[in-house]
Order: sequence, then C-alpha cells, then structure tokens
Amino acid sequence: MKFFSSPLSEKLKAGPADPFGYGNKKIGQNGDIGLVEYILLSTDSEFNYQKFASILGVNPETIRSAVNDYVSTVKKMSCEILEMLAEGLNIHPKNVFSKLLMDEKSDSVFRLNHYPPCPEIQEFNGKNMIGFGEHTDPQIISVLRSNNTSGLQILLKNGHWISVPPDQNSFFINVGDSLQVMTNGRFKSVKHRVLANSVKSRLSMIYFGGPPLTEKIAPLSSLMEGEDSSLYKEFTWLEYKKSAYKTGLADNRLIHFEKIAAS
Ligand SMILES: C=C1C[C@]23C[C@@]1(O)CC[C@H]2[C@@]12CC[C@H](O)[C@@](C)(C(=O)O1)[C@H]2[C@@H]3C(=O)O
Ligand SMILES: O=C(O)CCC(=O)C(=O)O
Ligand SMILES: [Fe+2]
Repeated sequence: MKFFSSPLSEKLKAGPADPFGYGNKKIGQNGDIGLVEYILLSTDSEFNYQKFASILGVNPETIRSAVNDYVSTVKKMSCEILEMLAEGLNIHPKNVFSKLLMDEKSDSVFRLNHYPPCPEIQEFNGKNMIGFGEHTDPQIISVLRSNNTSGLQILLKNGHWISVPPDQNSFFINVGDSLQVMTNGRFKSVKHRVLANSVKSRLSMIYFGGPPLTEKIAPLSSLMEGEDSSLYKEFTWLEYKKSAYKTGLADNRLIHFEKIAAS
C-alpha cells in the first residue's frame, strides 16, 4: 500500500492512533509493542481523511469512497454470516446480531496493518518476533483479509498455536468477545496473534463490526430457556469498550464481566 511506503516522518503526520490515525509499534495505550505499523479508521461516513489525503497526495473524497465501498461490502457479508450463525442457533428473528452492525450508530472500526519483513528472526534462530501480540477482539465480529504472507496464528484449547494459511482471496472471520457474551459462550472469541515474517511483508485489513455504544450486551433470552443461566453480568458496549481499552492486549477482558458461579 502506497501510504506505508511513505517516509516515516510523513506517516507520523497522520498519527497518533488515539483513537484514529497512524500508529507505529505501539498498540493501544497500555504499553503493548509489536512490529506492526497501522492505520485505524472509523467507519463513520463523516470521518475526516484529510491527514491521510495530504500524505498520499489525493483528494480525501477518493479515500472516503474507497473505504466506504470496501466497508459496506464487508459489513454486508458480516451480516449474512451473523444471520447464518443465528439460524444455526435457532434464534428468531435471525437479524438479532446483524441489526447491530446495520444500525447507523454501530461503533465499528477499520484497520490496516503492515508488518515489515524482519530479517533478524533468522539470527535469533527460531525465536518468535511478535508482529501483533496475542489477544481477542472485543467487538461482535471481525473480518480480515491479508496478502499472501503468513504470520496469523490462533490459539487452540490445548494451548498450541496454529498458523492460518495466508490467502489473499479468502476472508478470516473471528468471533468477538461481544458475540461470545450474546451467545452465552456458545461461540468463543479465539485468541490470535501475528508473528513477523523474516523475508516478506504482511498486509492485512480488518473490519471490526461493533454495536452502538448504548447497546446492552447480554446473553439472548431465547438462549436462556431451560437449564442455562447467564455466565455474564449485563453491560453496555460503551462500558465494555472503556474497560477493554484499559487492559493490556493479552488480558482476559471478559473476566471482569463474568458471573461468579455459586458453589
Ligand atoms: C491494547 C489494546 C489495543 C486495543 C485496545 C486495547 O486496550 C485492548 C484491545 C485492543 C484491540 C484488539 C482488536 C482491534 O485491533 C482493536 C482496534 C480493538 O478494538 O481492540 C485493538 C485496540 C487498539 O489497537 O487500539
Ligand atoms: O494483522 C493481522 O493479521 C491480525 C491483526 C489483528 O488481530 C487485529 O488487528 O486485531
Ligand atoms: Fe485481532
């Protein structure tokens, strides 16, 4: 991507990413570091692209239209996936999750990540260099597309990391913490991370579909019939987001919202 090949002094003019803009190695506000550089954008159609446009030497409207086209297509696909998940759980109406992304106040984020090649990996002989440390995504659903460079891994229940084969023609779909709560743990937000590659650079772009800030996040009542009881306390997306953004990347963010089981 042309932006990432600009001189660092130029890219820094589009930073910091607090919450939106260019970020380099520093992930979030709590001391996490990785070999990633990135751009965080709001999916709000009114978002101001001026600081990116001046670096790229294009009109802000050109960027707005490219981002809007991609995000609206990926959002539509996310909604179809969420409706299939709802159908799979026998939930009616099937738009219980997708309507949150379609809401005009949906709090969604679009992220572009660039991992430059890291030749030092060979010297450290097998030692992993972290591009983006292990974490779960806090929103409802994340849709990732990358180039053909490996690096993304997911954590299995048995504690082993496995690599996601890179494929520029595939989408990688991730369940977010909020969907885990709404399904009372039936769908799990899986920990993932990115390892740096020694020779090739990795590019990824991710749409994080989130609910409106005031939305109550709680297990759906239709999933609570019978023996099931809620594993989580009720909270709004704003409460969860505020709490999540105070945590370190690798922390278990949901732990503060779990109900303590009576013994
Ligand atoms: C360390 C952090 C970075 C993050 C905010 C947080 O405090 C914890 C969650 C992180 C995460 C992971 C998924 C997305 O990449 C992200 C944009 C999000 O919504 O939550 C990032 C946040 C970030 O990079 O600011
Ligand atoms: O860049 C990637 O491949 C994954 C990054 C990621 O998990 C994130 O931005 O939340
Ligand atoms: Fe992620």
